[in-house]
Amino acid sequence: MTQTILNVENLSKTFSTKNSQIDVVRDVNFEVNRGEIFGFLGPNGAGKTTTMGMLTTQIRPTSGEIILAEKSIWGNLTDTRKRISIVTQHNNLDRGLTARENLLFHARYFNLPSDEAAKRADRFLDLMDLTERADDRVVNFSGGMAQRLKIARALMHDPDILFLDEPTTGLDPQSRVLLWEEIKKLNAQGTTIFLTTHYMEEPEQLCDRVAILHEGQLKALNTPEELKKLVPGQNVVSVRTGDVRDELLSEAKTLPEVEDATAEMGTLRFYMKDATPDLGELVKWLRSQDVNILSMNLHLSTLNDVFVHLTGKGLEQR
Ligand SMILES: Nc1ncnc2c1ncn2[C@@H]1O[C@H](COP(=O)(O)OP(=O)(O)OP(=O)(O)O)[C@@H](O)[C@H]1O
Repeated sequence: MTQTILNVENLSKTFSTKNSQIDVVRDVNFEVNRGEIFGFLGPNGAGKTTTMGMLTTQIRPTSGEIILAEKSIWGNLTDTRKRISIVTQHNNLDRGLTARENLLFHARYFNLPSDEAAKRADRFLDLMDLTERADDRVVNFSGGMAQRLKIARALMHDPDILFLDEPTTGLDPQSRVLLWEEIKKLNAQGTTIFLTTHYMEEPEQLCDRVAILHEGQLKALNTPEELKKLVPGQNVVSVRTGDVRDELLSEAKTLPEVEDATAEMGTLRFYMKDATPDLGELVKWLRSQDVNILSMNLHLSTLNDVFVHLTGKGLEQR
C-alpha cells in the first residue's frame, strides 16, 4: 500500500525586498510517497530551491504546512533534522580531509557510535562507487566524485528522505549518467528521494512522479508517462527558424494535421494529430509562408513539450 511520507499543504513564500514583495512559492500542494523518487521540475527561478529550503527547515514559509511522517517539521527541529538529509548545490565537503574522514566527521555530528559509523562509511562508499578513493583527499576529486561523496555523507545518519537540489548541475554528460545510476541503486535499496532539476531528461530517466513548477505555482503532477499524455497528439514537430510571426502561429493552428502550435525562442512547435504525420505537407506549407527553416525534427513528446504546453515557455526559458 502506498504510504505518504511528506505532505505539503498550501505552501507559500513571499520575500520582501526594499521596494517590493516577491511571491516566489504560491499555494503549492503535494504529497511524496515513501520509497519513490519524486521530481520537482522547473526552469531557473521557478522557486525550486526556495521550496526545498522550506521542506528542509532552512527557510520559514510565509504560510502553509509541511508534515513529515505525520508530524509538522517545525514541531521538533532537532528530530526533523535527524530524519531528513539535503545535498545542496554547493561543494561543502571538507576538501582537506579524505572521503572516508568526511563521512566519519558527519557521523560524529549525529552522535553515531564509531563502529557503526565505520560500517556505514564502507557501505555508502561502496554504494557510490568510491571505495577505491576512500582514503584520498577530496581536494583531488572530480565534480562527479564530489557529488557522489556528498550523497554518501547525506546517507550516514539514515534519513527517512533525501533531498537533492539539482544534483547533476555542472556535471559532464558521462558523470551525469553515472550519478543517475547511483541514485537508482540507492532508491532500489529503499531510500525516498526528492530532487529538483531543470533538466527534462533527469525526471524522465529517474522519477516515479514529477511535479512541474512554473513561477512558484504547481502546474501538474503525475508520472512522466501520464504528463506526456497532456501534450495533444504526443508527436511534435519542432522547426527552428529565426522568424516567428503571430499570424503564422494562428494560421498553423488551423492546418488539418495540426492539433496545436506554439512558438518559443525562434522555434515553432507543431503538435500533430497523427502518429505518422505527413511532413511533406508541413514543409510545403512552411515554404508557402516564406519561413526560413534552419532545422526540423519530429519527436515523441518530452517533458519539455509538456512544460511548453502548460506554460507557453520552454524549460530553458525564464
Ligand atoms: N532571499 C531572497 N530574497 C529575495 N528573493 C529571493 C530570495 N531567494 C530567492 N529569491 C528569488 O526567488 C526566485 C526563485 O528562486 P529559487 O532559487 O527558489 O528558484 P529555482 O527554481 O531554484 O532556480 P535556480 O535553479 O536558479 O536556483 C528567484 O527570482 C530568486 O531571485
